[in-house]
Amino acid sequence: MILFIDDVLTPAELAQITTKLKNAEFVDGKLTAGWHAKEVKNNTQLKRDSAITQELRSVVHQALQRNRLFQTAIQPKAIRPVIFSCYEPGMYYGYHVDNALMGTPLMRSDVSLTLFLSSPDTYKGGELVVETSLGEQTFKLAAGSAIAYPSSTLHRVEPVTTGIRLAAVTWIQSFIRDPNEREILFDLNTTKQAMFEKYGKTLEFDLICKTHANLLRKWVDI
Ligand SMILES: O=C(O)CCC(=O)C(=O)O
Ligand SMILES: [Fe+2]
Repeated sequence: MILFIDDVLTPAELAQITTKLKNAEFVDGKLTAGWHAKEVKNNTQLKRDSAITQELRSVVHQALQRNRLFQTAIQPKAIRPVIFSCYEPGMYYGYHVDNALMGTPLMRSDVSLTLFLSSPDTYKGGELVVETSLGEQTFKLAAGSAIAYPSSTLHRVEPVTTGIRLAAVTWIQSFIRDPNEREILFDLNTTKQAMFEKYGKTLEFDLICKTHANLLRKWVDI
């Protein structure tokens, strides 16, 4: 499932991040790419452990933590520290698959997430292109909104031709490893909430709760 999460950041958080990024020190993006992704990665990113990086990271992490759609659809077990990336004209990230295992302690990447930080009308190019069973899908979201897509896909970032594309990217290990099972649980959870709001705590609601809880018990990866 490819999921759009609108308004992950408040306008104030977005302004805080983009203002700080203006004067921050960026380094070659190849530093954090797998050996084959390095071949096609041409961007810069915020220095990994600087004070600004820590500060801005915590803004994004808190925003993800409080986001109900992110929590219910993705069921995060672990989230990699966010990377802030910058694409200036001529920069791009060619087709690659993200590393399956990342960080110390190792975590599995189930879901990749891009949080767009630049308004789409301020740069040309820079679309995120994801290869899906329906063909290539192209995304360029509003600043402050995010897309979550399976880490198992081939994807790329189109060359930026004018302006600057700022983004925050991260990877999530889900409590539900299988994307189909994750989607079933998400749908059941959504139905459960909607039924409760519409009809209250009926017998049907209880049965949906039971099914949801029991499938979660069956599929959870802890
Ligand atoms: O910036 C993006 O939208 C995706 C970047 C990416 O694919 C990566 O960092 O692995
Ligand atoms: Fe990637």
